[in-house]
Amino acid sequence: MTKISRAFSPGHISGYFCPKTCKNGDKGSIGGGIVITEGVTSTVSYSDKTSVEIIRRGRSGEILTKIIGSPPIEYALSRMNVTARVQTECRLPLGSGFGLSAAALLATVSAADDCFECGYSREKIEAFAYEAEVYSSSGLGDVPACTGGGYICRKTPGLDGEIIRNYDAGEEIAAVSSGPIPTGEIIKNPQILKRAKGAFPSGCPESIEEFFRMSKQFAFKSGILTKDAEEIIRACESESVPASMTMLGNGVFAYGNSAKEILSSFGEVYTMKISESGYSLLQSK
Ligand SMILES: Nc1ncnc2c1ncn2[C@@H]1O[C@H](COP(=O)(O)OP(=O)(O)OP(=O)(O)O)[C@@H](O)[C@H]1O
Ligand SMILES: CC(C)(CO)[C@@H](O)C(=O)[O-]
Repeated sequence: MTKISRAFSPGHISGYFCPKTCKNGDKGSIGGGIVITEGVTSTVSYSDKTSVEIIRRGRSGEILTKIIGSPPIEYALSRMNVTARVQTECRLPLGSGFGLSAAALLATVSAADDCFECGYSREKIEAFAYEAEVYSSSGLGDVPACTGGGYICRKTPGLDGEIIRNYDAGEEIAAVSSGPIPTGEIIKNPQILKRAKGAFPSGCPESIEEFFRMSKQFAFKSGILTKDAEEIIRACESESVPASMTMLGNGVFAYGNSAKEILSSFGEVYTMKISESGYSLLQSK
């Protein structure tokens, strides 16, 4: 009988970032963000030819989007030297700053390792996901972020970088998206990256409120802030709700149980919590 393996990874909302080269020469980044309970579930089974189906579901489980193909996933499977049928499922919009490419990679590589009984360590699974993410220019720091939970301060880049994880924030995270921003175009643009480096905050936040202040300041100073996001952030400010722009997506994320109501004036609101853990294998069927 064909083995079917499933794994889940949380997503990651980056609040501020700065590209940095890792000790081993790989591309990476430092920054601050929030690992979120919304993410990607990946189902993997053997196939003689690799195929990937990306499904985004609505609140009632209905299919909102179906996309065939995923270069980062296909790259990772080829590096694992396996061919598989992959289906990934998520609720949040793709390309909108929720770190879903990283989540999809960690979930898929973890499930493929189980499905094909490769016997890889977590470090090796993460290395495949990280290589695919950076090779595909779909992110820099999201894979290291999603190896654990919390709101985080990534002090040094890469999978062996120093990450401080805080879990002292139990209220809701609400987010609204006005559309995607192509991550690759931003992280390959020298002018934007130069401004991001100049806007990068020093130190690590002592509280979730300080994290949002640092992220909002970065969004304004880096020039990445969009008009849509600025309008929504101002509305949150007027109600003293911590908020900032999702990096990299044309959207806003905000903290606290009253945030959802304020964001609801600007579009569909996605609610989630800060994840207490990183990616994990689910019960195989
Ligand atoms: N849920 C998913 N399942 C499989 N592949 C995905 C998924 N989300 C993204 N990808 C792949 O990663 C590529 C880059 O995605 P992108 O980085 O734009 O999304 P994201 O990670 O949600 O956004 P961000 O990097 O701004 O947080 C997509 O073109 C797609 O090929
Ligand atoms: C570059 C980035 C903002 C894209 O989501 C993220 O990968 C990060 O924080 O490095």
